[in-house]
Amino acid sequence: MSTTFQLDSATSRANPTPAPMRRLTVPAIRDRKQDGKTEEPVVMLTAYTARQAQLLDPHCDVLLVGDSLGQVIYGLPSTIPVTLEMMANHAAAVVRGSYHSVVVVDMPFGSYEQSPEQAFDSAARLLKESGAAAVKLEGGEAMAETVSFLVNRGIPVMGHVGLTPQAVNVLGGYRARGRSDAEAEKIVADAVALEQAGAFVVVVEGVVEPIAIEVTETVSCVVIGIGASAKCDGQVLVTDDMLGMFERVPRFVKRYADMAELVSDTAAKYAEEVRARTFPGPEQTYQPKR
Ligand SMILES: Nc1nc(=O)c2c([nH]1)NC[C@@H]1CN(c3ccc(C(=O)N[C@@H](CCC(=O)O)C(=O)O)cc3)CN21
Ligand SMILES: CC(C)C(=O)C(=O)O
Repeated sequence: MSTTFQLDSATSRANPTPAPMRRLTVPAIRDRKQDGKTEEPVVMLTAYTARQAQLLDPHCDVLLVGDSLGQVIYGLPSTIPVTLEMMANHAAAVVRGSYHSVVVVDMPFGSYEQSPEQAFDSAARLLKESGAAAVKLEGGEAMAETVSFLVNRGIPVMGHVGLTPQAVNVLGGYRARGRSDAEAEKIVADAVALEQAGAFVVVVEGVVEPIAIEVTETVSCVVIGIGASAKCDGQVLVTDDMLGMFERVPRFVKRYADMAELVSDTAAKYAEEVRARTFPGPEQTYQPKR
């Protein structure tokens, strides 16, 4: 049997990928920043389902299976109740639906904070059950030891500082961060700690622009912004927010489409036709052979 094909773990060993291709890798993302500069910004979007992944994959470098799925898919009030099982299942769907982007999966609240060992167990389970290439976790200095523990044992880690939604109960809401000098210094120190611990990307969320720029210029690894600055090394948004699926979104979201209106208008047309008995029509109806 040829060993030149990349075998997809989700398919049979006798069924190699038809067109030999290679998914982007974590080192390829890391290498996008050279000597403190990123020529081509890193494009990241969230994905939670296989079909969503199929549609986004050709346009992205990284697909993030974010724990925002708690709010977006499950209607939960925050990301706090999200479980490892939910993350593993959605990440597996996203891996099945993509072949180009690096798939990164969020570690949910409570699955990694206790100890590096707990984090390794959780991260290993996520990668084993999904085929994703890396994990993301929230926190800076407090998580540095955990980040290096994971990286040294073969698990690439994306960090996340600034507005960290899993800390909503400590922060008291989802307000932008870095307005006071102390807060600003802490955000930079957190990003530096993650970089030194070996994180390949740091996500900076919901911070005043000068701090986002300072972080981007200070750390050598790729800095991906959300509610941060166009000067970051890359950007991420929650796909459903960008598509206009939600009526209330953070100020940092740009709605590139109005999918909510499209879905609602389409459901209205369907409902009208059902009530008028004009759907199904002849083309959607089976007739016996005669
Ligand atoms: N759909 C969605 N999009 C997100 O960006 C997102 C999630 N869900 N879930 C997890 C976290 C939570 N995030 C949020 C949620 C709300 C605001 C927000 O409404 N911010 C207000 C200010 C809030 C305040 O002043 O208290 C804003 O106007 O931007 C920001 C980030 C970001 N993440
Ligand atoms: C918004 C991004 C960065 C995220 O963490 C999520 O989707 O959960």
